[in-house]
Amino acid sequence: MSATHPIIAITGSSGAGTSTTTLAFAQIFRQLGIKAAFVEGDSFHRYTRPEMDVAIRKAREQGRHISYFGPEANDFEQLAGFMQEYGETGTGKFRRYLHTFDEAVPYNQMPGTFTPWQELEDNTDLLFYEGLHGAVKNGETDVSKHIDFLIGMVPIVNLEWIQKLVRDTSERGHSREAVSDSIVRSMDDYINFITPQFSRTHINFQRVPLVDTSNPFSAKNIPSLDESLLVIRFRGIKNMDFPYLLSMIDGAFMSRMNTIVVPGGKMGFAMELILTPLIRQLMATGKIA
Ligand SMILES: Nc1ncnc2c1ncn2[C@@H]1O[C@H](COP(=O)(O)OP(=O)(O)OP(=O)(O)O)[C@@H](O)[C@H]1O
Ligand SMILES: O=C(CO)[C@H](O)[C@H](O)COP(=O)(O)O
Repeated sequence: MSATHPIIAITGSSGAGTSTTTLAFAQIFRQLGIKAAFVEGDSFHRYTRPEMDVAIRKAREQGRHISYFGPEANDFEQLAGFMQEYGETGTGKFRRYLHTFDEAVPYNQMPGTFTPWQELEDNTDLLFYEGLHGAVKNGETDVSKHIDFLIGMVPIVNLEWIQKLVRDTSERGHSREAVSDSIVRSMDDYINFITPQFSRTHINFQRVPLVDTSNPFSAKNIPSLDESLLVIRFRGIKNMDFPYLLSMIDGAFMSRMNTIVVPGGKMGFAMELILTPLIRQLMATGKIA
């Protein structure tokens, strides 16, 4: 935790929408005049795509599974060390995992490889992490304790799978079978390392579709925002002004004492209304609670 160099993390499974939501944060940072360092969780994968293919095959031969959700394929210690360093000094090294040709070509590299490690820009006001493991814990390693504001992006699982399937087949060049296989292979790590994080977050945003997603593996497109509701759950944040939110967001209602539901189409507006004062408070006091 750091008042001088605060860290915000948005955490979600693969396909949850953390990259998409980063745009909303970038907009808030611009409005508040905050210079943020942006880091993607995929930087901390251990393997390139070809190396991961080999690791998956080897694990399978040994009757085991390895997935992008677990510690075998991600360096949690390095991620925790990176967070600690930024919190203490505002510095740190990052790299990018290039998923697509569009991302890779400017670096003259292949998809599924990493850019070289590089230093974060100097004099940033905060660090923004988006990825799989912003609130992960494994034994002695605890990434969550270094984060000042933790947010979960968690569509219900059928929607998450549809988002992953559509994105991975249309943008990342994977077959439907390969994506289904990776979902099956990731299930143990999903339960052990991904879902527990959402009990450590300050806010979870859970998109719930209002259209039939019973067979996510046959879906051709992603239910739209207007075809969904957004369930927003708060933990440990004092003085959240729910009456204000209800008066500002048309169609919003409370489903529990700490939970507000808003129409999906209001997602961006709701995020801006909720997050802007909290980020302002984080910058002023180093805390949001
Ligand atoms: N609120 C939303 N409404 C409609 N589509 C969405 C929404 N959020 C995400 N998507 C779509 O879902 C897919 C996955 O989103 P995104 O790439 O942001 O996920 P991610 O969490 O960054 O995944 P990964 O960690 O695997 O990169 C994308 O095609 C994106 O356009
Ligand atoms: O998004 C992911 C995890 O967050 C991907 O599953 C992981 O980064 C591997 O990517 P690719 O399938 O493009 O090699």
